[in-house]
This record gives sequence, C-alpha cells and structure tokens, in this order.
Amino acid sequence: MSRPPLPQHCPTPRELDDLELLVSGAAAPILGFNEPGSPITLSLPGELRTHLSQGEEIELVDPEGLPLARVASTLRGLAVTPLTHAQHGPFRRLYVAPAEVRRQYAGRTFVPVTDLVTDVQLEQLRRLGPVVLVALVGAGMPGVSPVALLRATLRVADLIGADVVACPLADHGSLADPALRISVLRSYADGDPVVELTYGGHVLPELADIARAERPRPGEQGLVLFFTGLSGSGKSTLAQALMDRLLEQGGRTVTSLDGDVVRRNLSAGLTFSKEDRETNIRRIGWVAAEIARHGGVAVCSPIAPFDATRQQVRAMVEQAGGAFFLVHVATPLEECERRDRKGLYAKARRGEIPEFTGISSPYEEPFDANVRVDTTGRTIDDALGDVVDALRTAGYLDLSAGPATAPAARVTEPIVVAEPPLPEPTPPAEPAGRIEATPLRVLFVCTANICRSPYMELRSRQLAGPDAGIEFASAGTHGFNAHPVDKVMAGVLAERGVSADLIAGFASRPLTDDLVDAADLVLTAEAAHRAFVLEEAPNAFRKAFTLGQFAESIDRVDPSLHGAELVTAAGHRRAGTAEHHDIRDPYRRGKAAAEVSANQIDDLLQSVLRRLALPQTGE
Ligand SMILES: Nc1ncnc2c1ncn2[C@@H]1O[C@H](COP(=O)(O)OS(=O)(=O)O)[C@@H](OP(=O)(O)O)[C@H]1O
Ligand SMILES: Nc1ncnc2c1ncn2[C@@H]1O[C@H](COP(=O)(O)OP(=O)(O)O)[C@@H](O)[C@H]1O
Repeated sequence: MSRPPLPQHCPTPRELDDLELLVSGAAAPILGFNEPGSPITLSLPGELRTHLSQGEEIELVDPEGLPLARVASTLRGLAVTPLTHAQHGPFRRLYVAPAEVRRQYAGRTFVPVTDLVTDVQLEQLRRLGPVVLVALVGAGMPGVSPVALLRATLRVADLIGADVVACPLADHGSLADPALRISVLRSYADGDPVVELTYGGHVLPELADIARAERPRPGEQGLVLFFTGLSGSGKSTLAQALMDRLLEQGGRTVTSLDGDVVRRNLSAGLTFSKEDRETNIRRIGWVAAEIARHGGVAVCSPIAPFDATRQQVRAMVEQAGGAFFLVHVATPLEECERRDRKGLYAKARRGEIPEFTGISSPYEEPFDANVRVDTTGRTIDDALGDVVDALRTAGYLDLSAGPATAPAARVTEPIVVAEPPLPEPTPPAEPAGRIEATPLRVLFVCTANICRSPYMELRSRQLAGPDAGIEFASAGTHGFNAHPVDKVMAGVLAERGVSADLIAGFASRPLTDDLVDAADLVLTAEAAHRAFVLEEAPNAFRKAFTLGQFAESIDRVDPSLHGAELVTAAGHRRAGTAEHHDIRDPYRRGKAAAEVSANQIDDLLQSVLRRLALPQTGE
C-alpha cells in the first residue's frame, strides 16, 4: 500500500539558505533547525507543528514545488534528511560544500566577502598571498544582490589570482549570528587562516558598472506607489491624477493597478472576506514587485485594509529591488460616507452588503505611511500636492515642476527624470522671538551615512524640535548618494517616535569639503571619522569632534555658554578623543546592536542638545 503524500511546506528564502547550510555541512556542529541557542530556525504553521509532534515527517519544497528535504522532530530540534539539491540559479557551480572546498584549497587563506571590494581591501588581499574569497550570499547578508556579489567577487579574484566560493550564510538578525559566521567559515577553512577584510576605501573602478546597476539612483529604481484607504477616500482619484502627471512628464513606464479594475480582472471571483482580500492584495503586490524589478512604476489603489498584508507587499517589492511608497488616504469615514459616490455605504448600512470596510469589516490604519492625506474639503490638486511633495523629499520622483500645479513652468522647465536633485535638508521654520537669527549648523558624520549619522541627525531633529535654532545634517566619509536609512536603524528610530515622514525623507550622501565648510560643528561617530574630516579639511580642527568627545569637552567650559559660543569655547578646551567615545558600527549586526548604539547616542545627545540649544527669550 502506498503511503499518503507528506504534507509540504515552502520555507522563506532565509530558511532555504539555512537548509542549504545544514545539508552541506557548513553549519556543523548544528545539524538541524531549531536547535537550542541556534539562529538556524524554521517556523511552521500550527497544523504542521502538530503533525511533527505526532512523530510524522513533513517535506520542505522550493518555491517551484521541488522537494528538497524531509524534516522530523527530535529531542534536539528538527532533523533534516536531504532529498534533492538545488541545481539551478546563477553561479550555482560556486556553491561548493565545505568538505570539497577543504579538499581543493587546503593551505589557503579564507576571506569572507559581503560587499563590493574597495581599493583598500584589494591592497589588503594582495598582501595575504593565495586566498579563497568566500562570498556570503545568504538572505540579507550581502550589501548587493547575491548575483552581483558573485560577479564582482569573480572579477576581484581575476585581479589577484584567487578562487571564489559561494556560501549561503544568511543574516538572521540574531545575537548568535557572529558566532555562526565564525563557525561556518571555520568549516570551510578547516584550520587554515580566516581573515576579515578591513572596513573602508572606495569601491574598485573595475566594479563601478556593477555598483551602478546595483545601486540605482532613486530616479531609476523601480517604484511602487501604494494608495490605501477607505472606499471613497480618494485613492483612485489621487492615483489617477498622479499617473497623469507621470505620463505627462514621460521617461518612466507606468502601470496602474486600481482596486476596482484588479477586481474585475486579476482578482475576478474573489469575495470581500478577510482571506480573499488578502489574496487580492498579495496578487497586486506580486505584480507590482515584478514591475519594480524591471525599473517600472506601479501605482496601486486598493483598500488594502490589513497591516500585515501591506507589510507583505512592501517586503515583496523591496526583495525585487524596488522602493515601496505608502500613501495613506486618510479621509475619515464620515466624509467617505457623505460622498457615497457609488451608494455602497447606504447599502452597507442597510445590511445589504456584508463585510463592508469601515462599517462591518475593519480598516487597520497604517503606522508606516510615507505620507498621510486627508482629502476632506480640499481640491484634488491640493491633496495631490502632498503626495508630490513627499515623493520629491524622499528623492524618488520630482513631479513638482509638472504642468498641473505650475502652469507658468509648463514650457520653460525641462525635467530630468533619471537624476532627480537630491533633497535639500529643510531648514527649520524661522523661530519667533529668538536671540540669534542664524541657526547653528551641525553636521553628523559616520562611514556610509545610512545608520549611525542618520540616527544622530533625525533623532536630534526630533529631540531638539523646530525652535532650538539648530539645523542638523549628516554625511558619510564613504557615503553613497541617496540611500535610505538602514532598515534596522529606521525601525529603532520609528520605535523612538521619530516621524515616518522624517525617516522616509532621508537620503544619504558622501561627505564633501563644502559640507564641512558650511557646518558650525562637525560631530563624528568615531575618532577615525574625525581624522578623515581633518585630513580633507584641516581648518575644521576647532569645530570637529567625536560626539563623545564633544559631550566631554562641553563639561569643561562655562555652563552659561550656549550655541555657537559653546562650540568656540569647547574647541579651545577640547577633551582628547578616546576609544570609549567611539560609537561602534551596528550595521548588519542586528537589532540589539542597533539599540546599543542608539542608546549610546541618545545619552550623548541629551547633554549635547541641551547645551547647544539657545535659551528662549524671556527665560
Ligand atoms: N464589502 C466591501 N468592502 C469594501 N469595498 C467593497 C465591498 N464590496 C464591494 N466593494 C467595492 O470594491 C472596492 C474595494 O475593492 P478592493 O479590492 O480595493 O478591496 S480590498 O483591498 O481587497 O479590501 C471598493 O472600491 P473603492 O471605492 O474604489 O475603494 C468598493 O467599491
Ligand atoms: N481632494 C480630493 N481628493 C480626491 N478625491 C476627492 C477630493 N475631494 C473630493 N473628492 C471626491 O471623492 C471621491 C473619491 O472617490 P475615489 O477616488 O473613487 O475613492 P476610492 O478609490 O478611495 O474609493 C471622488 O468622487 C472625488 O471626486
């Protein structure tokens, strides 16, 4: 008698990478999922957990349904029995198991690579002798896409006569990740040296084309504009108006995924149950992500009432390399019902339409919207202006010179879509009744301007408020143009109450002499950044400090001094830089590390901002 087929489960990309580590022996001594203290975990739906707990097996399949392994519950965790190996995918030949790597490359130095190699790193590699570059390509690990990392690492290997191995080590966002990384690398090196690359330098010119393709400017990156809100809130109207602007401007391919239209085509036959709504939104998300993957703009306007489903769409889009921009059309229910354009609210109130959003089915307000627009009592153009402004500030699209709101500029202003101007930091509104009219300009500096210095800048703006008489900006010694805040750090900022608009409006930039010149005070994360600033701009000597050093220095000067006077005084009584002043880089070290750095920064900002802010008149 044939046995009934095993229940199947398709793991997440991260879990699939972990499965490969387990099967290849790279994770040894970890042998299965969910072992105590191990970050290699598999999360399963309730019914499959029950199945396992009854001593039955389940089958893990890849997204195409190919069975990869069987899993059974044991005392240690979930044991894995491999079935088939993943056989396709770019550069598959480089995914060599540790035992084979040891056989081929014994005696070499092993160097993990997670990003495009820099000039400084190439020199380091040349000094190491014969090396094997281990490209860590697991989910969330490389700074570029896995295929780009492998293509780039092969080029570097050509330059120095090295070999390349792909290792699917993923980022689990866990405190156990560093230990796992060491252990996995040891399984390849087997006693041969493992050397980490130093941080810093400029991406090699030989890799410039890969860097360019991987890090498109916001004006070239695929973009999903997702309008969510109640029926009648104005989603379709605003989405359509925005589409028109995009089309009038030209230069991008634009696809509309309107709620009603999708319901008549892609999602025909679905009901308005929670389950069917989720299916509907995931379909929209899937199509939108594919559009973004190829650099297009998708404009979506379904109700999308559930936060979790919207998050799934965001993840799909970001996974495809696109940007996800959420517009909450926050017109209140009373206004939507007053409009009742299609007479549906009246029917819903009479009980003729079951599960009607806002009446008999929930709408979960987004907490992560890039912009929130209440259309009550406003013209369409006016409401659309909020969206256009937010898109420009975030650096995604500049439609501000479009014909609809600026008729005078219609014929005179050509618009370059591919390279939108970087958003200027918005100066705080002119404070009334201040002692000094010119604000103090503070520039924060770290390496890439995506993690520590954005945290310092945005948190300072929030803590100091608009009336402190201080302008905050940030830049990176090795910053790229227009990258958003690192996701983990953005989460910490949001949890600490920094507004979504502020976070979304951030765009990274490289440090320039002009930025240093324009600043009254330069505060860096580490002493190395301060040294970099001074190398480029030696005259900045008296105004450049590490944040910790500045906090210590201001304790030494007259406590009645504030603002620019305080900076001058501190410049003459500076504390030395000390290692304990440095704020360590939490990038890619998970949430806990980001919080440690954020706490350290918060402590320092508390004392620094209080002294920098000018006392209010009348105090
Ligand atoms: N029960 C119920 N609840 C909400 N809406 C209803 C319902 N039944 C029909 N309609 C009409 O369908 C439109 C919403 O479809 P969506 O696909 O956007 O909804 S969802 O995102 O799947 O929740 C919505 O259109 P919009 O007004 O454009 O939002 C309604 O016209
Ligand atoms: N400022 C505004 N922005 C958008 N729509 C508005 C505005 N003021 C009034 N409306 C009207 O509200 C209705 C919104 O309907 P629609 O765009 O179909 O909403 P939804 O797609 O969210 O169901 C339209 O009749 C539109 O003319």
